[in-house]
Amino acid sequence: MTTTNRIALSSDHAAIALRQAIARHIAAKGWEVVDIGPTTPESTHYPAHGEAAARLVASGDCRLGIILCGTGQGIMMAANKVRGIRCGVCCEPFSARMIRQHNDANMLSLGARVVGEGLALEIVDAFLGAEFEGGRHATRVDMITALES
Ligand SMILES: O=C(CO)[C@H](O)[C@H](O)COP(=O)(O)O
Repeated sequence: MTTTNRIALSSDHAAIALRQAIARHIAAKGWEVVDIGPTTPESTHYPAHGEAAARLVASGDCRLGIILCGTGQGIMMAANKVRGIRCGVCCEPFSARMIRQHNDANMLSLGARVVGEGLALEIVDAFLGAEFEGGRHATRVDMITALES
């Protein structure tokens, strides 16, 4: 199984429509989308959804992950508790590009009550279009990883 093209998606109830729009958008660009829901609008708990997507990324089943809740903050906090996950909330494309280039982020978090669909898709494109630069940044990312032990 190759993880090169697989991307995990999850959200809570606050972000279902935006998550589904992102799923369509990135699938059209050739990503294999592993959308683990939810699909129904009942109120749910973002830590469980953040953890589920994070485990897919941490295990290597997916290369990257995109998670969403109302603000993007709570689900990001949950995902970052999973060993090996580096997830940032982004509200604009510059930060989304930089968390890949400098921080080797493997997950992006978005707030569906913060950004509209058009901006969200630009943020996603910036995140997916960037690569880790390594070099001095690798030293710093290694220091983040060391905090896990
Ligand atoms: O943004 C979030 C967490 O950071 C959640 O989506 C938000 O707290 C859910 O709120 P509610 O239960 O009122 O819909």
